[in-house]
Amino acid sequence: MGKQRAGAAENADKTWRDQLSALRNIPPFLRLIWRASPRLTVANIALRLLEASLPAAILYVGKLIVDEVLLLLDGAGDTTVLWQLVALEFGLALVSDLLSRGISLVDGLLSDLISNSTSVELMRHAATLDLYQFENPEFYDKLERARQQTTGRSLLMSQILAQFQSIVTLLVLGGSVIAFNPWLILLLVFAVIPGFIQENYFNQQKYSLTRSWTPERRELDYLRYLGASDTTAKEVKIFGLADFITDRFAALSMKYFYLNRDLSIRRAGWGALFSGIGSVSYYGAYVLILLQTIDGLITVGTLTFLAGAFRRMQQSLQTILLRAATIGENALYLQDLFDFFEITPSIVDGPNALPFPSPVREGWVFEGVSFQYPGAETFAIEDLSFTLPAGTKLALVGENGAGKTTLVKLLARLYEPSAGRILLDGHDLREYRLADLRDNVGVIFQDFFRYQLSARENIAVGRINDLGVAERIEDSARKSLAAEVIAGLPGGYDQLLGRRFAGALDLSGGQWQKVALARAYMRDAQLLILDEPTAALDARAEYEVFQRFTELIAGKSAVIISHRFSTVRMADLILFLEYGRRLEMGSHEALMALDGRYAELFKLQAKGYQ
Ligand SMILES: Nc1ncnc2c1ncn2[C@@H]1O[C@H](COP(=O)(O)OP(=O)(O)OP(=O)(O)O)[C@@H](O)[C@H]1O
Repeated sequence: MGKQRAGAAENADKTWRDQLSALRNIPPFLRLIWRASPRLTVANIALRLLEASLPAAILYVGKLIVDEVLLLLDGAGDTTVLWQLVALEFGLALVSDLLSRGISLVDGLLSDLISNSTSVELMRHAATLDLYQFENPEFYDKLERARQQTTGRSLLMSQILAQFQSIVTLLVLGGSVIAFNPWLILLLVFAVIPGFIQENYFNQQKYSLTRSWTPERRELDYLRYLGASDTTAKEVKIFGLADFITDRFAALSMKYFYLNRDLSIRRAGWGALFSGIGSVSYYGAYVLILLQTIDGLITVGTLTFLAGAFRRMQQSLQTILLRAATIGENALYLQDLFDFFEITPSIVDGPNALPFPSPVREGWVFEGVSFQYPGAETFAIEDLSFTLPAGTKLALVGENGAGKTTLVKLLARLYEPSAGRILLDGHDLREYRLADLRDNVGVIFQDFFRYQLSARENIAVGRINDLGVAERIEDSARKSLAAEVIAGLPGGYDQLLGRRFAGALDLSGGQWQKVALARAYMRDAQLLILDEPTAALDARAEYEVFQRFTELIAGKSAVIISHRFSTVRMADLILFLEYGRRLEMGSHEALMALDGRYAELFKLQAKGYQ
């Protein structure tokens, strides 16, 4: 954690230049808005253009009204004209209100669409990335920041469009004020710029703080999840962890609160000073206009128009500049989203990738394969060589951490060897089409996922395209013995499983395993791998399941991982791993005759059952 904080702090030192350069994210973001809905984007701009010209028009009609009233007082005015002007101003005010409502409506719809489409793009991209990337904490920080952007960016969209509207308003008002008194524009700039610089500085600080706290925020989320979730509630109660978790959460969240509080106080103090400067310049402008009116250079109507226009321009300019700072800041966050989209997987198809052999003729050959997890100091698999002939059932045995699961992940090309190679029918695994390979290698992991979906869907995930093929799902369930479990469910195959949603029913560990095993039968894979998905079954049930498995997939290749030697002995070949290396390999009979580690452990377990 300490190391991460230091790295984050370096990162946090973002400069003005970073913020300016982050503005280059605005055009791709605008394209994203346009792609979400061209029609709503056009409607939004059109409504905002109309709304932008209204303040100047309303102020000008106000000026005409005041001048007409003064003429009437002098006995020269026309009441009909006066009432027509009042009606016009009323009409304009009504239109302005309608336009504002229209804009919020279109903004809301557009931002929902953007948030949806960004989430979809994010999920699609995440699915293309490598497994090892998901296991890297820095990657998770990036993913977390990018994920926040999917919902947080709707604000940026409104800001950019509102900015466009405010600039048009400012130009229209500025044009009319310049016609009367160009000095007012100078005063305006003086009133607003210092405040803008100050705001920008603090936005920068806030961004740095938020960014440097990403790892801690993840920790906070994790603690919140630990403290209140269905999956952790059991252990939290049994071990009495509630205070430990909440205290840790409270300490960390308060640390952030204090840092943020200090920043907010400094920001408020400086903000007050600069808004004072703004007021001084407004009253300076007011005095200037009053003097001109007293000198008879402008009418009283023009006085009200200029004072109103000045006030309005000051507000608009202030909003524009502050918003520019927020847009710059948000564009920095946007960088996180686009950064995430730039992460590319390294396990990809090479040029002219080969189709997966159908059927596999020779089998798999490991040639001096080593694998080291990123950041790990030792090899999980080291200089491993062996052959898995096509159609063979291979059992992997070894103590916890011996490298069995890692070997399976290498076979499924979820990882690539750090050294050596894996051949399939004489070609490196890397030469085959990745999608083909994934289709032909089915793995059920020990930590298989319990989808909070229906029983049918939980089986169909083995081949999701066949979700609609009931016979195939039911046949797989029969083979894995899940059919008996499902027959006992009130909703049958449509019964929602798990604990998360209303109406769902949870299964026992062993029942879940039978459901997960059915996924293996759904797959028409040429190599099926079962990585201890039966550990929750009793020894007899596991034996039956594996016996059925080996019979039912006759002719296909399989890799089975189990700690139970009664199961392991059913395999044609047994590979005994120790510290990622091959210790012994051969058939059960051959290994027993060898009288080595396998024979020793086999006898030990057999004794336990006597
Ligand atoms: N994602 C990972 N990142 C870093 N190291 C890992 C990762 N997964 C496993 N390891 C390490 O690699 C080694 C081999 O782990 P592996 O999961 O392959 O063992 P295994 O034989 O399947 O163990 P078990 O019988 O407990 O399932 C272990 O030392 C483990 O700590």
